[in-house]
Amino acid sequence: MSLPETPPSMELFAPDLLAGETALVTGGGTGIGKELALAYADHGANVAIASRSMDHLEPVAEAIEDRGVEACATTVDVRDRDDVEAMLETVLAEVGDVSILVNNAGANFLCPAEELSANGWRSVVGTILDGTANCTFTVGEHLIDRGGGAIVSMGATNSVRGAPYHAHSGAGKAGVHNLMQTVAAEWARHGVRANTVAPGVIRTEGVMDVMGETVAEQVIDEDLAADRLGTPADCVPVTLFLSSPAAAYVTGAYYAVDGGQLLAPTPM
Ligand SMILES: CCCCCCCCC/C=C/C(=O)SCCNC(=O)CCNC(=O)[C@H](O)C(C)(C)COP(=O)(O)OP(=O)(O)OC[C@H]1O[C@@H](n2cnc3c(N)ncnc32)[C@H](O)[C@@H]1OP(=O)(O)O
Ligand SMILES: NC(=O)C1=CN([C@@H]2O[C@H](COP(=O)(O)OP(=O)(O)OC[C@H]3O[C@@H](n4cnc5c(N)ncnc54)[C@H](OP(=O)(O)O)[C@@H]3O)[C@@H](O)[C@H]2O)C=CC1
Repeated sequence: MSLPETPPSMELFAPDLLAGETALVTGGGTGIGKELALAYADHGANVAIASRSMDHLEPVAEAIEDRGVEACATTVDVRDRDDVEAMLETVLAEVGDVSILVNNAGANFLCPAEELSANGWRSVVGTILDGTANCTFTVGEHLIDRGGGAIVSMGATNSVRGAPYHAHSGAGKAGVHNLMQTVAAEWARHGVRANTVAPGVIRTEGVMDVMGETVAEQVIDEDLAADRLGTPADCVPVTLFLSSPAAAYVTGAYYAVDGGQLLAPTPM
């Protein structure tokens, strides 16, 4: 038997949990980021989404507005600090005061460590770690100026116990967790909290392109107590919680959403 599905967040949290907040979700047009962006809107927050391609951002922005809140979709390459600063200017001009940052933009491919080119390493570590740092420092300064806010970064379980065939992703995600702990320590005095959510293996188009169905089946059989892959919906409740006043005393924490992937395999 598999672990059950996560219920829709509207069955778990008050509809006005985040009323009056504005969330900025990088990579908010696809996969986990899209699910999070729609959930923030469901719970009353205005939502800005940003990534390189407007093609998938626009329909999500329309779906956000359909929920009765304000939306902003803007392009950004998180690897470029100037671009990130321009993104924040656009978001502040279009939907106002950002109070929640979700560092969700990510990249990965499977490749043996000894075959990884310098540019391959840079493109993934640049997106995951430089991108998270660029957004955290840029938006963080705004959060400090406004007197508080919440940052949630998507880590990954691959940062905890080594990452065969994704050395770049594992190292980058380990850096993300450490960065969240550092800014959590520095910025608590400004009312800013920073936490990491570490998905295990979540069925999104992005990860299935990386992994394929055959490897997915192997992962379920050998690696997952839950006996199923995760879904983007599984990542929603803990992220909403960390963004909300319910987590007022939670900072620098690391929450795996992994169906038990990090547990030792059962011997029988
Ligand atoms: C086991 C259990 C699993 C389990 C798996 C579980 C995973 C959990 C952890 C995390 C999961 C995720 O993040 S899932 C999210 C996945 N989503 C995405 O990746 C979406 C975004 N992806 C991208 O934008 C692209 O795929 C990516 C390559 C990363 C960046 O694109 P860019 O346009 O910036 O870069 P490109 O010019 O295409 O490529 C840059 C360099 O990378 C190299 N490169 C690109 N793909 C390559 C590949 N498959 N193998 C080798 N090298 C590759 C190119 O050759 C270039 O190097 P040179 O030739 O030397 O110039
Ligand atoms: N799915 C999984 O199993 C796991 C996912 N994660 C993490 O969760 C997050 C979401 O993953 P998932 O939904 O599967 O991934 P997706 O591939 O669906 O999404 C990645 C998103 O990041 C955006 N993005 C990629 N590169 C950049 C860039 N340079 N600048 C701005 N935006 C960028 C993409 O948009 P665009 O192409 O428009 O730029 C896309 O919307 C990522 O951080 C990922 O590492 C962690 C562990 C497991």
